[in-house]
Amino acid sequence: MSSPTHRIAPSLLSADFARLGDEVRNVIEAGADWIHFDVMDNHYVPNLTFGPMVCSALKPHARRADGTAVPIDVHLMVEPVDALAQLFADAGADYISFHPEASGHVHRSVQAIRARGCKPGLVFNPATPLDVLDWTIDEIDLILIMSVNPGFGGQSFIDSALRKVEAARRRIEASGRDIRLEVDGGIKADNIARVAAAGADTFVAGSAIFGKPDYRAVIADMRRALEAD
Ligand SMILES: O=C(CO)[C@@H](O)[C@H](O)COP(=O)(O)O
Ligand SMILES: [Fe+2]
Repeated sequence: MSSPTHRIAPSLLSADFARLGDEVRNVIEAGADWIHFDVMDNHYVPNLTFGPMVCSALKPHARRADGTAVPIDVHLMVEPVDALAQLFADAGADYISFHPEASGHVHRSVQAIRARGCKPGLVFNPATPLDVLDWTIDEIDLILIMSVNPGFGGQSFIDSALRKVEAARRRIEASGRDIRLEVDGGIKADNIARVAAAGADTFVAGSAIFGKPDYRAVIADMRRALEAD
């Protein structure tokens, strides 16, 4: 049964970069819950996207028709982490997640994000173990499991991510904390239910949504698949 806590977070990586403000508004009108903002530095990953100035320019567009704000979910694929995390906090990010191997001081980076008023998250690549959660789970609001190797949209879902989602869900239950469990990479209407069944509650989708002309239809298909779960 679909939970009202499910969130669909379209990734702007696959949006039309020439019309980003329109794309944010259109995908919110089509039913997006969050906006996923992939920051790539051509160092931690071999690709380059957008910085904090683009985030602050888009912030006023991240609103529903009734005026409520839609959370901006910043996924930092950058090394080092801290300076850019602070700039994104100032640019209006709501969630800021980073890859623990890209920070020399993971706990300090997490605390610095919270001190700026944002919700901190940790991101795990397909071959990165969850061990750092032993020492950080009480400090974070989001765990992001990568189901592709980071750097590009449009890749195929890596099935072993499902086992990692299950393991992350067990850790969240054991912590007793309210932590969102997000999955990113290769999610489509035809596999989203499996990801939810493994324990995820938040679903990033880039090419599946922005690659189709009718964003509303894709998001509706995803919600139907979650309801059938
Ligand atoms: O972080 C990343 C890629 O590094 C993602 O957020 C992708 O943008 C997801 O794109 P699709 O796999 O859904 O096309
Ligand atoms: Fe992402």
